[in-house]
Amino acid sequence: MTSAPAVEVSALRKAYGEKQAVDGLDLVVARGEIVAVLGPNGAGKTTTVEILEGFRERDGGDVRVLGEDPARAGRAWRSRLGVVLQSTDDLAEATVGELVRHFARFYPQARDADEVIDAVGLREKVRTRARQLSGGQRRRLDVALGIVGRPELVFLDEPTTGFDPQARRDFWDLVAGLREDGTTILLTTHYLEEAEHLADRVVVVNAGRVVAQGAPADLGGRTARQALVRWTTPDGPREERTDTPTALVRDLAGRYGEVPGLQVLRPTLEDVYLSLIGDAPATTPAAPVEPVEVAR
Ligand SMILES: Nc1ncnc2c1ncn2[C@@H]1O[C@H](COP(=O)(O)OP(=O)(O)OP(=O)(O)O)[C@@H](O)[C@H]1O
Repeated sequence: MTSAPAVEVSALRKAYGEKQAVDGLDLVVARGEIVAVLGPNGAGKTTTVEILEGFRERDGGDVRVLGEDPARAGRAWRSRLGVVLQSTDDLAEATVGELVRHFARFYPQARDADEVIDAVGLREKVRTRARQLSGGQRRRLDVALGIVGRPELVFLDEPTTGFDPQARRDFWDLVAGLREDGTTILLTTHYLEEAEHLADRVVVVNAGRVVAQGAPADLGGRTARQALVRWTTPDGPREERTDTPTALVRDLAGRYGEVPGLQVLRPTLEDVYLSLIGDAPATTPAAPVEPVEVAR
């Protein structure tokens, strides 16, 4: 096992006709890391992932995935990857059990097919044909097929689209299990909560390039940004932006005892994300992080 990154991308470019879908994208994913790629529709996420998977040719830039150039890598390389595409409709006549067992046979160190079926919550559907599954169940089957080969690196393109909330939680548990096994995961998602829950690092892509990246809590300097402290006085609501909310709260508590209407607010990941992709101002914290206990 090498300590070289699982994925190294520099200055990646890809155009479809006039449309520059990927426009100088740089990305490194360390071994064992879980990275979530966020970005609006059309940002270039799927194109990038497909290039990394070796399914799409690039126009320019350097790409290394598990040490090889996907444009030239062969079968042995592919067997070390787990790929979950946005949707697959082939093999719809086969049952869940048949498909997972069939895919497992391609890999030298495949996971146990039944364990994988259990892990994605499809035990009761093992004899159901793929075409008879609901959208969310179909997606779970895609995930099962992506991980059954015990890949070193898994690409998950919008893995939980169409999942109900419980299925999404179950999927998160599944990813936690993959993390325990040391699997490197690169996923794209439109669910900020998912990125926040799963990812060691979030990479925000807009117009074909990376516009920000960092741990979910630090993205865009979120932790460094000022908190907004709000409280109510007999003269009406008050608010103050501060780098030291604890000191301000202590001061307020000294003055008022129990501080009426006290809130300490910081920008959420969603606020930061929207500001990065240009849909909202970055400076308005929107939601309380945690209730603040005031010392008496
Ligand atoms: N096969 C194609 N032919 C022509 N244009 C394409 C093709 N695939 C993608 N595009 C265009 O390239 C841009 C990037 O698309 P891509 O699918 O990579 O974005 P994305 O970030 O994955 O979007 P989404 O969140 O909607 O999945 C878009 O403008 C899209 O319309």
